[in-house]
Amino acid sequence: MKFNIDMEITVKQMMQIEENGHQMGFFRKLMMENAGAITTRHIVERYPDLRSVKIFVFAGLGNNGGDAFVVARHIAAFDGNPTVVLLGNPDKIKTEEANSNWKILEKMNSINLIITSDPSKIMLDADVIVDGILGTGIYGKIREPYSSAIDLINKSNAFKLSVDVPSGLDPDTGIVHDKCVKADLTITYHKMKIGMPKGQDMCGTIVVEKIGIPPEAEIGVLS
Ligand SMILES: NC(=O)C1=CN([C@@H]2O[C@H](COP(=O)(O)OP(=O)(O)OC[C@H]3O[C@@H](n4cnc5c(N)ncnc54)[C@H](O)[C@@H]3O)[C@@H](O)[C@H]2O)[C@@H](O)CC1
Ligand SMILES: [K+]
Repeated sequence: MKFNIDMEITVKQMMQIEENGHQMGFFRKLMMENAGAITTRHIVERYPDLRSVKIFVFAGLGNNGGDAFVVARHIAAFDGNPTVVLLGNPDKIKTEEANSNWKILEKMNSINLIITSDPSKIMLDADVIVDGILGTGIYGKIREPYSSAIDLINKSNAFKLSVDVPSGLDPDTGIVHDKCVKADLTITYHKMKIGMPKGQDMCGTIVVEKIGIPPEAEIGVLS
């Protein structure tokens, strides 16, 4: 069987592949773990001593935020002390896998947690910002508090790493309908999303990372 390794895919195809992988027993939670782990490696490559780096991790209530929670935990495992900014009420975290990763953070003294619906008040003295606000689940105009968080992030001179997709970019078209995090580096998972190369000015450098999804999960979707 042949698999096309260079293919760019749509959000719909990615969701089908994710669902097929999950049904095979490679659960979403495992995908999330691998996504967060590999993303952290890119931070460690640039900043080998995380003890002296001020890292802010912005997280929305979906699975893009779930990936960001995993990044924060891995940063702590590399001796960093990240601040996680949860944009909304923890009771409103949308999925079991994201929620279980949030619950771990609540037990970690090495991580500072900020829960807010008004991020404009945050003193953002960051060296590195991890953008896990919105990923492939984006639709429509950016609503609060995500909108203010994107404005705040874009005012910062920190190195900005976007999780999967810069928050605000439509991964199918590469178009920014409203506003978007302007990233230096975007780590996207499994395969390039079809719109991202067109939105490269927002994505910065794009790196595609595999997160362990079996190629067989693509059967019926890409082959
Ligand atoms: N597809 C995959 O195989 C994997 C996906 N993962 C992550 O999951 C992400 C997708 O997660 P979700 O589907 O939960 O989606 P998101 O986390 O992108 O968005 C979640 C929620 O944001 C809200 N939202 C959407 N548009 C908005 C807007 N314009 N303003 C304000 N709020 C808005 C909606 O309520 C939506 O449910 C990916 O980008 C990736 O980071 C990873 O966990 C690894 C595996
Ligand atoms: K993002």
